[in-house]
Amino acid sequence: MDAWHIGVIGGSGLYDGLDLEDGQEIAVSSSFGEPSGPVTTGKLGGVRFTFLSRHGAGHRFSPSSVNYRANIDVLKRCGVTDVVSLSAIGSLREEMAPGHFVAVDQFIDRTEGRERSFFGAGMVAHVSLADPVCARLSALAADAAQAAGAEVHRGGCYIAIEGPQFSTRAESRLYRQWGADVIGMTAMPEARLAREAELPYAVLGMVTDYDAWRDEAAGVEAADVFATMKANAATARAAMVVLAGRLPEDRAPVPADTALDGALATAPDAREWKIITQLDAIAKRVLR
Ligand SMILES: CSC[C@H]1O[C@H](OP(=O)(O)O)[C@H](O)[C@@H]1O
Ligand SMILES: Nc1ncnc2[nH]cnc12
Repeated sequence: MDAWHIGVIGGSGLYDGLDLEDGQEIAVSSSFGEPSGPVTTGKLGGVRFTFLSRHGAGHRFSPSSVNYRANIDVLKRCGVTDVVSLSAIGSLREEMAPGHFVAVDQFIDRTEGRERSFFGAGMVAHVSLADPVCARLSALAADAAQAAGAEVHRGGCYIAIEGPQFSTRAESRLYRQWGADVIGMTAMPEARLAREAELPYAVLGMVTDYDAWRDEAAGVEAADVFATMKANAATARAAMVVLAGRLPEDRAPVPADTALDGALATAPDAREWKIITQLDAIAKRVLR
């Protein structure tokens, strides 16, 4: 029987983590550099959860300076089976109001210059990203958030901007025309990397503000974002408790578990040892 092990990446305002039974803080090393900090691992209702604060203790890492590769690598090394991101998002749709939750299912990536792959010269891989979110995990997270009292929107396209500044009014209107529903600065390249690591990934976004597209309104202010996030954090934590209680006993496989099947392009005798060693956790299943 396959057991669940949920990795939770906590975003802005979720630095304290989850209320884990027997929680232990562990510093895990990554072959991809320094992660945002130590993980905390423990149990919720008998299910193992491992929490990592995306921006680190005291919110030290900006969206551009988070080492997304090390963070995902560390979760993989911990034996996590599925990753839930709890993130602050701005809304590009009237109906997605501050305080609401959105179970994101698509992305547009406008980030620049971030490390977006574990693979590269010496070990090339091309995974599919058509469906970047695990439908099962996303539905479970959405159900859990609803049961915890949140108003939940199922499905939504998240545009990831580089930041750290919020968008201009013109950009915000453009993103709406592109079909984006919510906006943030961190889910990319995180979702890409989770897929390469064969970790089913879901984003439970918490709407903290309306982005700058509304003519009559003031622009986005970080203080408002933090205040709304603080109010939402308790619901997000409660949602994880509900999620733990609702996971099916046996974890049946999903497509993301085997994302690297057929994805490795580099011939075995052309692969570089240095990279293979670096990928000892991420690609262990296909490189052994
Ligand atoms: C503080 S508002 C901007 C900041 O909040 C979100 O971060 P996270 O996804 O980690 O909650 C957003 O993406 C920005 O990085
Ligand atoms: N309006 C916004 N733009 C980008 N990232 C955000 N995170 C929270 N609100 C945001």
